[in-house]
Amino acid sequence: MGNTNGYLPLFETKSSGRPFLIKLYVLTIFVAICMIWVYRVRYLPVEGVLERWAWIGMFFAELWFSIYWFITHLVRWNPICRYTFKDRLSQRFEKDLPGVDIFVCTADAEMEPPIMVINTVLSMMAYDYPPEKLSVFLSDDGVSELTFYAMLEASRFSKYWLPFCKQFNVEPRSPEAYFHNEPLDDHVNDKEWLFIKKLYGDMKNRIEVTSKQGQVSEDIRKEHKGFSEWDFVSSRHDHQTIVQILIDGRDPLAMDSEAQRLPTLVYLSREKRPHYPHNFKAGAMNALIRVSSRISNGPIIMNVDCDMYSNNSNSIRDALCFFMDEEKGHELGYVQYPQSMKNVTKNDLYGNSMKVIFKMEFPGIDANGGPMYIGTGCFHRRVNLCERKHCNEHEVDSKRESDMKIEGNARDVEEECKALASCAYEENTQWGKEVGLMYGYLLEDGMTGFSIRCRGWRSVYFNPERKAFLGLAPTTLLQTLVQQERWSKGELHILLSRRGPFFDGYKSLPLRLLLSYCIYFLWAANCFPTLYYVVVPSLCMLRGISLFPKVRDFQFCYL
Ligand SMILES: O=c1ccn([C@@H]2O[C@H](COP(=O)(O)OP(=O)(O)O[C@H]3O[C@H](CO)[C@@H](O)[C@H](O)[C@H]3O)[C@@H](O)[C@H]2O)c(=O)[nH]1
Ligand SMILES: [Mn+2]
Repeated sequence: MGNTNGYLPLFETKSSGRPFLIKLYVLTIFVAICMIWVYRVRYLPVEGVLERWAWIGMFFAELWFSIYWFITHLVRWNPICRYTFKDRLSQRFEKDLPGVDIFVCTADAEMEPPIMVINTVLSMMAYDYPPEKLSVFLSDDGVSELTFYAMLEASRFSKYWLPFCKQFNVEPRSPEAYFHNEPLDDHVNDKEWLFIKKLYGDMKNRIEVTSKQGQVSEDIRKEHKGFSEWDFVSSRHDHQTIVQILIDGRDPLAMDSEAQRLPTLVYLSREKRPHYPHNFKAGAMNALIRVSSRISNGPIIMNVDCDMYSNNSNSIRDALCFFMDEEKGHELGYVQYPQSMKNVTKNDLYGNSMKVIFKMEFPGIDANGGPMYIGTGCFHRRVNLCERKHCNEHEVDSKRESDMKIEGNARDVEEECKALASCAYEENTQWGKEVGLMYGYLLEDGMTGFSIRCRGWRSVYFNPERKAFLGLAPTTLLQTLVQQERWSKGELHILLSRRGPFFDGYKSLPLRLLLSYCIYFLWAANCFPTLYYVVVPSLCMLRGISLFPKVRDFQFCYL
């Protein structure tokens, strides 16, 4: 699909349009909706105050549902699909690939077991990407020495796991998921496979035993001086910054078992003090942005929740096909992947797989202008998080955005990073307002993404055939309700906030895109007409008031 200059794009976009019959079906529903409106207006009861008001209420509820239905179909009408050309990326830019910094967030060693966290970390370290350009940072808001110990184990295991993945083209690159999927019978004679499986099994066992004990034994503590930091930790809400560079990618001695370089691996637990707000995940992300700028300063940042491992080792290269495309890449702020879940049951009782959102709505929103940032599985340009301004005169060019040369030995760098992740660092600065992820919102990611879009950056949704990430959905009704409540309140908060669509948004974003986002912004508000529709007709029925048409009432259609 080259243009007249013979230029071959790094990605292409195709309409995955809806079949004609479905469009026809949608149109028939539209006609039915119009008929309901006509019915409500025509048959407005003339007698009985109660009857009249109940009827008017029904009219408004139906009006609301119709508008919501309209917006939903505005989004679903013409979805698009993206395809990348990674071979072209390699041909043109293999030597100029940008540094990529990956952030993994964890907050609680009990709810998010260290073995799960390091599986995510290992899957990120094993991306098909030059290791000297890859850095993985774990932010631990739970300041758990168990998680630190697991990271230490992971840093050692990675020396065997990474070459193994590359040699045998392993997928997925989370060892737990890989060994779970691979039947032992297929590998009984494969010495190397059995060796790595045993290595992983032993490590898992050590980590789980230590986690069960609830603390790290004295023998293990002697293995790394980093454990001494925990002597000064009063509680998870009151402690100094802990930064440990577990693998220094610049160090020529940091090699895997095949004498190849390793990616940088860093453990961070930012400072927390009771009288400073910690701003949850947004605070953790901002500390990561600053610390990583001192350690590796990759122009591309990717972040995931700790329960979401990489299921596709090509995701970085896929994302770069968008960022580095010469024609369209410069205006792109972030590439969002879907949040696919690994643990949904067959019947998916609570609708946690979010199939409709990621299969139907996001491809449609992408067609209407680009998806929102959903907080995980997203690649950002560092500049859009640090300055968040996009101006055409200074177009960003990833391949020339040279990585800052990081000087100093690892211990000195760690000391400097401590100040960057301290509570006081953000005082009297624009962090959380104009810079980094925004504070004060239940959905810090949604608000930050919206604000990035308002500043002129574009976004892309990419859903490759092999899922890029697999995460864990809530498993109980209560957990699901808590999550849904937070999301719906958070979306409403964005809608009404001073940085939301009514104030900043309508000036900077096209109406079609704003309406598309409204599917989620109005999610919570849907509860009022729904409650009305559920409660009032039933109460009216008890009083013999009928609010729905009888079959013969549809005669009006023929009049
Ligand atoms: O103080 C905190 C609280 C949470 N987290 C991490 O943030 C992530 C998401 O938190 P979680 O409690 O798991 O929320 P979910 O509802 O599962 O998260 C979804 O919704 C969030 C927005 O509310 C997004 O940020 C997430 O990416 C998205 O997966 C997890 O990795 C946590 O470890 C922190 O690092 N620090
Ligand atoms: Mn979660």
